[in-house]
Amino acid sequence: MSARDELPLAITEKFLEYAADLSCSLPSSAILVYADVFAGGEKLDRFLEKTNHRRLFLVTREKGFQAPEGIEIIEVPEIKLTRLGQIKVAILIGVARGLFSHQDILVCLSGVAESGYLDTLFILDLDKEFEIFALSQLEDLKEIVRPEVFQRVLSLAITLATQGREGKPVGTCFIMGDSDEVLAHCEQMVINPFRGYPENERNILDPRLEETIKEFALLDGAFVIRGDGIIETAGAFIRTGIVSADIPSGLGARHRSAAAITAITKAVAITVSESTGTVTVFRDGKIVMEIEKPHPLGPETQWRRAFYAGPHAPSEWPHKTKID
Ligand SMILES: Nc1ncnc2c1ncn2[C@@H]1O[C@H](COP(=O)(O)OP(=O)(O)OP(=O)(O)O)[C@@H](O)[C@H]1O
Repeated sequence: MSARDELPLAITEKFLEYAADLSCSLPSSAILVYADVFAGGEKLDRFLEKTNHRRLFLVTREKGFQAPEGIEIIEVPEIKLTRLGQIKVAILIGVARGLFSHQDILVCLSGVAESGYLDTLFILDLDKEFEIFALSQLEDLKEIVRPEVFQRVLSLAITLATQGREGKPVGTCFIMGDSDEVLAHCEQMVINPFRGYPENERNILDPRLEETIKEFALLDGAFVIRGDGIIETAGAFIRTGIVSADIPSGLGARHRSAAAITAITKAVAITVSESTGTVTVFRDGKIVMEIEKPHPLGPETQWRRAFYAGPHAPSEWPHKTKID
């Protein structure tokens, strides 16, 4: 192997050493490493030996990923997201599972899946990043919604946002937890498609329901889901007219109603915007986090493509250097 081939590995080692040093000098810190960068895992083991940190978490899209002993895994949906998107989802799931709190400072290492090396380091002070990460709103969520239910719904929402349905964008809303209170503020827009089914046939954790949920996401209205994953209804209209909450301005009816229902109940809501593909998490009437849909080519690249289109278009497009 040439010195040039070795360079990314040397950089990765330095990144991990630096992350470990840095996090030791920070109060309440944890390290997040996007593990899918290391295909096969053997290089990962080699690096982890050098990073003996007590709060190191591996983020992966791989189901059943075998973690080295004593290391916690955060499984994110099997969807291509930007580096920041990947980290945001991992943080949301981590907070819902009670692994992090808003007081944590996270040292996050990321890169391109299976590239074999890390290329990005983010330092996120969750308390200061309050506008994006209003995470304290989620800290008691475990008591209302099972973490695996939250994780499952987030994954479905991101899948719907990025893939749509039969080539068309889909918008929907999932409201989880405190479902009796939520239902008291809802009326059906269509007949409840889950009515009459026994509970063991309508739990969102059941992978066989995935296609059904994606299909019912086309209905107007929202899904109402119990904290243990039982789907109470789909196609529910939230009567926001009766709510006098401090709702963020500039939101459409779907997003306003999601914010409103979380302001008057203990529920958490996840919306998928049909118009933008953004996934938004609401709690206590506030936006906790927004995850933007990744674009195959960033807007800047699309502009350049349009600009360069024609006989003199370069064969190597500039997006090769774009960091997403
Ligand atoms: N109060 C409500 N309860 C449940 N669903 C609602 C409610 N109001 C609107 N919706 C749903 O949201 C859909 C989109 O409405 P609207 O475009 O005003 O919302 P939006 O927040 O801009 O959402 P999007 O970004 O998906 O367009 C409606 O067709 C309806 O299915």
